[in-house]
Amino acid sequence: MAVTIPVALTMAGSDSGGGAGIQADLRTFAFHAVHGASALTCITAQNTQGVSRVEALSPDMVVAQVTTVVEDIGVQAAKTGMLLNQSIIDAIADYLERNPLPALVVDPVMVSRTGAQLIDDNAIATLRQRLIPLATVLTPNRREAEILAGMEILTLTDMQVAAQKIYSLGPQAVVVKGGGFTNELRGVDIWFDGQAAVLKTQPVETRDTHGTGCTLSAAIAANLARGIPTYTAVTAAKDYVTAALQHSLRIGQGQGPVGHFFPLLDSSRNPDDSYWRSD
Ligand SMILES: Nc1ncnc2c1ncn2[C@@H]1O[C@H](COP(=O)(O)OP(=O)(O)OP(=O)(O)O)[C@@H](O)[C@H]1O
Ligand SMILES: Cc1ncc(COP(=O)(O)O)c(N)n1
Repeated sequence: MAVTIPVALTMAGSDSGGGAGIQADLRTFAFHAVHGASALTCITAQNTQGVSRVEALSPDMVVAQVTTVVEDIGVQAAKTGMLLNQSIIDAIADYLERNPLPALVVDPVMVSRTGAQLIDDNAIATLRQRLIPLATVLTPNRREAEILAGMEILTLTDMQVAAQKIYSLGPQAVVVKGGGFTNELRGVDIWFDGQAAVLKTQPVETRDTHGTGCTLSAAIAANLARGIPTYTAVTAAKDYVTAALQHSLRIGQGQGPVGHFFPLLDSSRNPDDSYWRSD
């Protein structure tokens, strides 16, 4: 029997190593029982150690993917990830201004955890001016928040001040993420939508954190597509990232990805059990 489920769209880049980008987003949507559609912005040659090459798709092709999905399937929520250059951001902003979507999570991907710059310098201004004001939720990491707020972030108070400054750029809510800290702020995020809240989890001791940011924003989009109110969509998404981090995958020589499908990793499950049998 066919079922009707919510649909979420990711506009993001491909990570050939499978840990971040579109690959992380689609696995996250699937975990949340949300159908995932995708508009690819660029292809990265990437592994757990870094990005060796990037090629962009044309802005027209990016928008063609979005238009084709929205016209037929429809989407309840979307997210943006790695957008790479100014002309792709302009094209997406043009589309979204003419065709607003019910909910939009903007992950302002600029710098990866491994330190690679993932976006052209002149694209940052366009992201700030055109896309960020359209966001239901904006999810900068520590370095991205420093760029957007124009300040150094060293303390919890700095995170709160930065969140407030970034909120003034026009998103409905901001989550400044603390995964980039190596001290007690690791895993502490700040929510700001006019009111501030500290979102805390137990820090997970692992070097395998590739794709945490993509996973958080995709999980927020999936929860919004399911009709969950924004603050709860964020806190539930954070719980999912924490569980996925607790089951992160030790693959590759660098930072392995989080374990998106962690219930399937449970050692009590095997091909003979109910997950795999239809009887
Ligand atoms: N070691 C950790 N323990 C607990 N939570 C973590 C840890 N690392 C990251 N997080 C959480 O994961 C989410 C993503 O944050 P992070 O700062 O890692 O984003 P990011 O830098 O954009 O990620 P990415 O590595 O994909 O670029 C946040 O909720 C953050 O608090
Ligand atoms: C295609 C793509 N999109 C996003 C990221 C950021 O994720 P991370 O900071 O975990 O490398 C990435 N590395 N690659």
